[in-house]
Amino acid sequence: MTYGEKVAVDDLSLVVERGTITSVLGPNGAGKTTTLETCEGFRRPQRGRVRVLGLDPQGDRRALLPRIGVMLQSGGAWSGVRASEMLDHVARLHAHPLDPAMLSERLGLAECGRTPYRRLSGGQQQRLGLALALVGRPELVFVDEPTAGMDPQARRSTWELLEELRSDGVTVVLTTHHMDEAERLSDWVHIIDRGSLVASGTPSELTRSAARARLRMSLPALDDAARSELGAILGEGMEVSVRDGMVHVAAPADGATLAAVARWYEHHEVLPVSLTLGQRTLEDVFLELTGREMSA
Ligand SMILES: Nc1ncnc2c1ncn2[C@@H]1O[C@H](COP(=O)(O)OP(=O)(O)OP(=O)(O)O)[C@@H](O)[C@H]1O
Repeated sequence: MTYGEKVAVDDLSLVVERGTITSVLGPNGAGKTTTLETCEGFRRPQRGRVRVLGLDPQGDRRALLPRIGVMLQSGGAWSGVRASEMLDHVARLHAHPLDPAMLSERLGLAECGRTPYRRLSGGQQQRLGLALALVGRPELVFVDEPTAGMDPQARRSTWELLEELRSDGVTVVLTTHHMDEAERLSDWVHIIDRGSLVASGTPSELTRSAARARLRMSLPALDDAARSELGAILGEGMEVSVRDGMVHVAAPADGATLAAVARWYEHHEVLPVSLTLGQRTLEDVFLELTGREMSA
């Protein structure tokens, strides 16, 4: 897929199993939205082949549309329409819709049903977007950053809803910038970067695939000499960042590394504020593969 000269998605091959929650992850500009929009039939690929529920999203659009739900990253409703009117309207477009009142209740939209779309908070607009995607009882739902802007409680109830959909046999394809969300929800994860697939697997396969565990520590300060000695111990995989007035260090490590780090503490008379050694998170895997942190 290209936009003029810009190649957005190139040589990307991925399959989503029915009845799963599958996450498509990637840094900003990786090509996630372009990929989803191509599957949804909004964009025509210049090359390659896309099949969704066995159908061509462009050629078989009329047959496909009633069977899929799409939650857009933003928008999807007229600015002056009330939330409940919009949901009722979309429900009427479908042959066997869910009960809009039940869905509103479930997604915490009941109390803002009479509020015009433009006055809804970001989180309420997200929840309405999700309701609009689900009201037609889709077999497959595409959700682009479903919980962006939601408070923790709304996030949790959205996760529960997506898990229930999966239990009912619905296939969910989502993009997210929240690694905890991907790790908690996904049966399968595809990581893409610069328009190509860089890794695929279950969250536990991806996080366990490295032979070494991950060491993380936070220190009040790190002078140049101590830092270069630490770099020699931890090697090229060492990542250093400064947040909230603390120096955070992370690196692949094993028992020998841990022992060397303990000697380094002793030698430099530093005591870490925290030190952990554990399995990598999906965030670590993501960083290693793309060289970039997930940013919202
Ligand atoms: N309409 C467009 N015209 C030109 N370039 C575009 C257009 N839409 C996307 N792009 C470019 O294509 C690339 C992929 O964009 P895309 O939106 O698919 O990425 P993404 O992974 O969804 O990013 P994000 O996480 O920021 O939403 C980016 O470099 C982007 O700048």
